Amino acid sequence: MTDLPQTHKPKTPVLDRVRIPADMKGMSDRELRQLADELRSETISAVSETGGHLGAGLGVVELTVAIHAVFDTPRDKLIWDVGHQCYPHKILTGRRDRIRTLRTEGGLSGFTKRSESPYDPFGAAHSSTSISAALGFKVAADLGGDPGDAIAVIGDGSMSAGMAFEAMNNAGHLGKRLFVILNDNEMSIAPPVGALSSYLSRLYAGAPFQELKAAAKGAVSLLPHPFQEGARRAKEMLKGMTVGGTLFEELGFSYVGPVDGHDLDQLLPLLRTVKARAQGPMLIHVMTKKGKGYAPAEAALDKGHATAKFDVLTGVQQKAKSNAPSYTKVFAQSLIAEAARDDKIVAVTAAMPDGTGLNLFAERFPRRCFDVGIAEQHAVTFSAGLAAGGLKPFCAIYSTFLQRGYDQVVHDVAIQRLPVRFAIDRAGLVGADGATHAGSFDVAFMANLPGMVVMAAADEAELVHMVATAAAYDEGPSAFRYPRGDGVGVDMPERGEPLEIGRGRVMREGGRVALLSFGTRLAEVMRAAEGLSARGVACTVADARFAKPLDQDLILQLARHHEALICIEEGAVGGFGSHVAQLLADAGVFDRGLKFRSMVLPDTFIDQASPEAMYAVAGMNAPQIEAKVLETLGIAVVGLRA
Ligand SMILES: Cc1ncc(C[n+]2csc(CCOP(=O)(O)OP(=O)(O)O)c2C)c(N)n1
Ligand SMILES: CC(=O)[C@@H](O)[C@H](O)COP(=O)(O)O
Ligand SMILES: [Mg+2]
Repeated sequence: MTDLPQTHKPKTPVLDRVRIPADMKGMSDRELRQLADELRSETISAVSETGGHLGAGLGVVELTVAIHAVFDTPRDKLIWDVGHQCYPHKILTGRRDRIRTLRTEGGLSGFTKRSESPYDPFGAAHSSTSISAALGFKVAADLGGDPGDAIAVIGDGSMSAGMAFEAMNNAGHLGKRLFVILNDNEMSIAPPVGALSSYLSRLYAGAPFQELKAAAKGAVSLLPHPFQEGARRAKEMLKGMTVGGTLFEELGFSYVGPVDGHDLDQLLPLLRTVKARAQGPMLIHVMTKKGKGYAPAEAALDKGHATAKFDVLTGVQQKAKSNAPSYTKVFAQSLIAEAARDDKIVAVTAAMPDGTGLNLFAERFPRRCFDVGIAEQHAVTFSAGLAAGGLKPFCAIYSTFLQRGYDQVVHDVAIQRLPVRFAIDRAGLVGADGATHAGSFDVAFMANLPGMVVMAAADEAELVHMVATAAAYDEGPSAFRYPRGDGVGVDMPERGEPLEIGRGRVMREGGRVALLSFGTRLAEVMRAAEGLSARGVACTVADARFAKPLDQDLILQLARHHEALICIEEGAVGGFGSHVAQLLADAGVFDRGLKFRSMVLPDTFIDQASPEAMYAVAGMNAPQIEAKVLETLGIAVVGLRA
């Protein structure tokens, strides 16, 4: 443990007795209530040191205690959807001693991860996968695989995604015993949107758990035998819950709820009862508060969804100061500027208005901005429809989440040559969220599509021009990518100027080696070029700007007039460098002896660390680029460290 001021170190006598959930088994309900309080304090204390996802975890403290107290994890498979709420779970499942390493290099992941613990039976970080995975476990158990119950805990935001309904559809049909706990905090990262969200609110409003009334048939079959201390209470509660006629019941689930997810006097007997009696799939509707129990989180607009390190007493976060604007903000402001001139421009986000900067766009153009909820596939096809209908949609999605909408990109956008503009944020390595959130693959999966224009901004000024380029380009689909975090501090243009499609630019000229950068590694490439020229190796540096269409003239010129050509990009193999290699091979340039290397992300999933450290692992910082050039030329590499 680190040296926190005494005030930040909660006293945790009951929690201190729990190393793994088995240690909770003999505890009374009163002790479990105290355990929950201590777990909440410990979570706040840990996240104040590490930063990370706070609000969702605070909202499920009681639920975490109740599930582990009642079920037999890890034999029973507890699957947290997204996994951003799993810190209290990690504390109770043998990882308390490392909880203050969350999201740091070599530390605990910020999400559930199979390699980390048997209590994480299924890894996550992208939403809405839990019901499918839980159903898979259950079917495997029934067919002689790993035994145990399967419990999916899924938030109201994640429940709106197609995958969740695909899983419910299948689970309702199979009829297997399966627990889906709907953790309804009436929040996504932003306030939730859509008809499902309204439906859940109506369910809640229709049967407030404070007024337990109206016995219902479906619940009666679940009622317990005389069942120790909680049985009477469970019976009362189940009698009063809304059952019959809910959407979930129509899909083949028994429905119980809504129940107060912060009241262990309700949760414990309810879970004990359903564990003893449930037969088929069951949806347990639990109402919680995001950020529960920590005033600064409860008061935050995102209910404390994610935080930097903070002072526990004041809630004040330690945010790094920067002189440059974030890429996200530059994108949003540029799009607003374009949209002010062109009323056909509209914007689409899949539940990430703040993360993509489209909250700013929505403030300015509320009728032209669409938050479709966690529904990337729909976001893409909806954008395709908008384009087919004559609008100019900018579909802003993080690189990693666009993966979920790939068939829609191919089938609905690219094949129909519809001018959807993909604004691909969080391109490249993102840091603390780790491998699940790395934007590694978009260049490879976008640039292989016929007719797709693919750009990468080298700095924030370039991003302004790429937004203008996408706005002006109406012949087919286009995409531009940019990273998480702040720009490099270059002078900003007054307004964006559309770039010539498929034209790169030369940044400096030198005779022996050509460095061809695609994206924001350009700054490192320029530094490497400085270092190389100090060693007497003169370099040309070019910024490709486009992975598709390639600037063939520029690339062939570079290849013909240099001894070596090195490509660098923040993406996996199969992207920009592969396209350049194909061009050079087709043009017969290799036959004439060009030394060619393509620096891409390594063929591994890189765990969380700072982005700089991750790029060092990837071998893409300036000294490593220098080393690559020297090796390529056959010059001994001395005195270079990542
Ligand atoms: C496929 C996908 N899209 C977007 C996200 C980003 N994201 C992470 S958590 C979250 C909100 C989830 O809301 P909910 O399931 O209600 O959980 P809560 O945070 O409210 O507990 C979003 C949009 C994601 N992880 N995965
Ligand atoms: C859990 C999740 O998917 C998001 O909360 C994500 O961590 C946000 O990432 P940014 O901080 O880059 O917006
Ligand atoms: Mg929610």
